[in-house]
Amino acid sequence: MKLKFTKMHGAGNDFIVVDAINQQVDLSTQQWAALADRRFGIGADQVLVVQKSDTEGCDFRYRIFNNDGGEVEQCGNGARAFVKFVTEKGLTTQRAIRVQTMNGIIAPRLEDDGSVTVDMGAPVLEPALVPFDSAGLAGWAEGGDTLWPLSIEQPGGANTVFLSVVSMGNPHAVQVVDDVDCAPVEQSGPLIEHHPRFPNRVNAGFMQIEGRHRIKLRVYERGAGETLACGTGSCAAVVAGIRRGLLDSPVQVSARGGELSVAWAGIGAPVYLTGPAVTVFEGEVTL
Ligand SMILES: N[C@H](CCC[C@H](N)C(=O)O)C(=O)O
Repeated sequence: MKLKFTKMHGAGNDFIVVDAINQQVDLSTQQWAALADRRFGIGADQVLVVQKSDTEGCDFRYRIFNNDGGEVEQCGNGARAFVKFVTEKGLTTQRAIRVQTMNGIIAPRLEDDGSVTVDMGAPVLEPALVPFDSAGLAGWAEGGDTLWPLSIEQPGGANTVFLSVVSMGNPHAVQVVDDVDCAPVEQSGPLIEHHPRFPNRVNAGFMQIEGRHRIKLRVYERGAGETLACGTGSCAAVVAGIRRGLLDSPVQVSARGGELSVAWAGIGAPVYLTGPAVTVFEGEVTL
């Protein structure tokens, strides 16, 4: 079986994008992981599968599979690549579209300068809905946010990190660090991702505050490891920083792979994510 794909990225977070409208696509978790494998496959952080929507008022549906093959609820950088893909492939002539995802509907819009702005929906801050098991933890409010102390067992012994827990449809645990370049992302990231208090695992964000409108961010992503940028992670970090009284909207997010911009008007309001989407090459793979 041959499968046509397009390789894309959003600020270095890279994707294999597959048109499942004009070709028959029905792969197993193992097959998605094999395509995303950096050595034995094409290589990508996530695979995005574009389908027709069966939901009233939606133009498309898209499914998101992490590098480990697991299907997930949301992908901010992927939503931008998705819009560029359906536009370049002539699958739509609209510049604003409504897209059904595993976690609800998002509304991305292609801007005149080629960037894409996505209405990512409103964040969820209730721990149980992230989901995060806060039972027995003595969290405390800082500003409008609750910080949760979590003990992380590391080779040198246990240490406690202080996390904001936010869902953008997918789960995020964000901590403030003095210097992202020195933060123990590779060591602590997987320990947070797999911590038993996150029943669906979690994306671990490390945020350095550079000013009221600017952060540097690294994210150890669930199912993918550290990526060069994380769209939903950027949204979660900005929401956490605003709730803690450390940031004011809009916020420029400097990731290792490029710049994103996040705006949020507060509880109940949607988070808007803006950034680049780049097509790298077209390909065909034999399965
Ligand atoms: N690893 C994430 C999915 C991809 C999110 C990220 N690539 C983004 O741009 O939001 C998760 O398991 O929830």
